[in-house]
Amino acid sequence: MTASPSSTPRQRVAVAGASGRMGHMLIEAILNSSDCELAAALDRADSPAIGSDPSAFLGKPSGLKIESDLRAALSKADCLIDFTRPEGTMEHLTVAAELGVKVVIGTTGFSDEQKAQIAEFAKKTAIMFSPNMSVGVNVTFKLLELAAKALQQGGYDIEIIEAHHKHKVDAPSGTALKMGEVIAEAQGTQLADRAVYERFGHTGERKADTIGFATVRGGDIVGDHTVLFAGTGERIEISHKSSSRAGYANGSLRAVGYLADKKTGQYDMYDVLNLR
Ligand SMILES: NC(=O)C1=CN([C@@H]2O[C@H](COP(=O)(O)OP(=O)(O)OC[C@H]3O[C@@H](n4cnc5c(N)ncnc54)[C@H](OP(=O)(O)O)[C@@H]3O)[C@@H](O)[C@H]2O)C=CC1
Ligand SMILES: O=C(O)C1=N[C@H](C(=O)O)C[C@H](O)C1
Repeated sequence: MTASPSSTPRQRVAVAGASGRMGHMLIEAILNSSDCELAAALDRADSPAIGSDPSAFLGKPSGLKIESDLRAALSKADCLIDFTRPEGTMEHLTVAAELGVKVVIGTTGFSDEQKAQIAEFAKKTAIMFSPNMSVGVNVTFKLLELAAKALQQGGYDIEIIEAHHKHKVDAPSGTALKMGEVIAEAQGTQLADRAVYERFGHTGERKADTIGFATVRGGDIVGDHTVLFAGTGERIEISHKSSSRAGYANGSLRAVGYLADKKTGQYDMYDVLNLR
């Protein structure tokens, strides 16, 4: 029996931050995918990578060159995957929205104002925005919803502990913050009213109903997240640990496929994985 052709046309994908840690993972995943093709690879104008082949690091040249001309790169693409920094993503979104190019945003560390601007851009083009593209982490969000509801009345203290590599520039991680939001929302509250991001010196006793965050940075830790529900005489820990960035890249490509027939709107991985 011959395989039926996919109903979604092959997506032409541009990658921003092409020589970054995620840029490399994404380029490898795209080159191994039959659902999309690498249309363009972007880096900053002053990057030493400009002009080099984006897949040279794999020993498999793609024939493309890493470029810095955003408009030229996006005009060759259906979708941009962006794992850079908030200021870069906002700049990329301006042009993508104007050209109607869809955007998968993996970058973390946005301000509330930037998040509001992303929602505005989603009125002009389709945007996937998630601090963690891995299937496992998104299933973990769902488990946290359940635990937060079931444990709401039991006096359980909630602490979120995350660990990442020494190069990470934002803290707490976007995933840890999202975990806090998921828990607070499941309990009918707002994270902003409950979050404790720092403790030092004579802090006094822990305040009931707060959600504490602890950040670890070191070596090459890919990404660990644990949520602790500490009760009296027992504690529950819900953990996810990434040992490779491949899960983030594979999730991003599923997101590209999900956006393929969308013109506008803001989505997250719950939409892709049918978890809402
Ligand atoms: N949603 C998810 O599933 C995941 C999200 N992330 C997030 O993705 C982002 C990138 O992570 P990672 O790949 O480890 O980071 P890297 O620092 O390895 O790569 C970032 C890339 O973006 C480029 N860049 C930096 N600033 C700008 C800018 N202003 N404009 C354009 N390009 C820029 C860098 O170029 P240069 O080297 O020249 O500065 C580099 O190529 C982070 O925010 C991280 O938290 C990471 C993993 C998973
Ligand atoms: O910077 C990283 O590496 C990661 N960043 C994301 C985050 O801030 O949550 C996702 C993942 O944990 C890896």
